[in-house]
Amino acid sequence: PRKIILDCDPGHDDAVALLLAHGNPNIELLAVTTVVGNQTLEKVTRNALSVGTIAGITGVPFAAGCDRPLVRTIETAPDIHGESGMDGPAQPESTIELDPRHAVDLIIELIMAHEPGTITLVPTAGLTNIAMAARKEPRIVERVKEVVLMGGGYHVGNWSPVAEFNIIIDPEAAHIVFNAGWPVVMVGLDLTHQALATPEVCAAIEAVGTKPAKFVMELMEFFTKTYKDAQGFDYPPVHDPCAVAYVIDPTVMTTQKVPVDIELTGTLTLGMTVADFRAPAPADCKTSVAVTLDHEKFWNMVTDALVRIGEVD
Ligand SMILES: Nc1ccc([C@@H]2N[C@H](CO)[C@@H](O)[C@H]2O)cc1
Ligand SMILES: [Ca+2]
Repeated sequence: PRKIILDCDPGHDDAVALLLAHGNPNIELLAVTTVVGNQTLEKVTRNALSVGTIAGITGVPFAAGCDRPLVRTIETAPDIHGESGMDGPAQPESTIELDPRHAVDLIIELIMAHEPGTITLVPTAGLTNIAMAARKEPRIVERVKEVVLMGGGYHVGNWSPVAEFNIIIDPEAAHIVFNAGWPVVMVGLDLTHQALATPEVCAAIEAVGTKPAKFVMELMEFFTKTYKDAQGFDYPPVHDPCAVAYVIDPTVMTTQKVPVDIELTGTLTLGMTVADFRAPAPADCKTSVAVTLDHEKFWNMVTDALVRIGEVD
């Protein structure tokens, strides 16, 4: 199985990413770390522990990380995720104790303790924790197998006309991560806007018939409403599990090697993930972007993970 660290800000779609990572046998979830993003660090951490409890996750450390971006002020997304960051379903009290270590230290510790090239970082939030880890312990860069992140967009933005939320809330952190030298697979909005929770998808999830599946249903009901009101989507794109799906089976999407860098000074373009398609990518290009999703295969992975999780009591 692929060993991953999921760095997230639950978040309705982060919750689905966590359930997919936990339920799929190809993934060994080494740790779940949280970072400020969709909501404050305190709220997204509480949400992560709730999802872990609902999923019946045991023996996996959950650690909280940075509570603000490296340079800029906090910007959350209550219009989409609500005041709690995971509005919709009732939230159980968590039975998982938060690990006392800072997420940045846990990320470094795990990478330095495992064989080089065996751990994949899967950030589905702002990149503050990942950037801090690379700065505190630069040796993790050559030891990480790859960074498969949900973020950015080569032709699509959501928080601005050309920038995606996870990147623009901490563009300096994103610049560090995209330029560190490790392989980066950018699963951006171009891809994740294909991962729509349509009524057929929701029916397949409901058909699983378990409490965790009901939880996902309730998340999707709320997500559908806010995505309609806030962004005019008929069905909500479930962004974050796309990054996990790529680690599970890279054939679930097509990717293209292309240089990508982050705009840090643009008036209209701050936080843009600028992809240079003008010429064939240089041989040493470390970045690639996700292009086309096999949504049948993707959604089957999600329902399969829920079936494998089964009932949790
Ligand atoms: N409008 C909006 C804002 C933030 C997000 C979160 N950021 C990423 C998509 O931009 C995902 O990780 C998701 O959790 C989704 C929609
Ligand atoms: Ca997220």
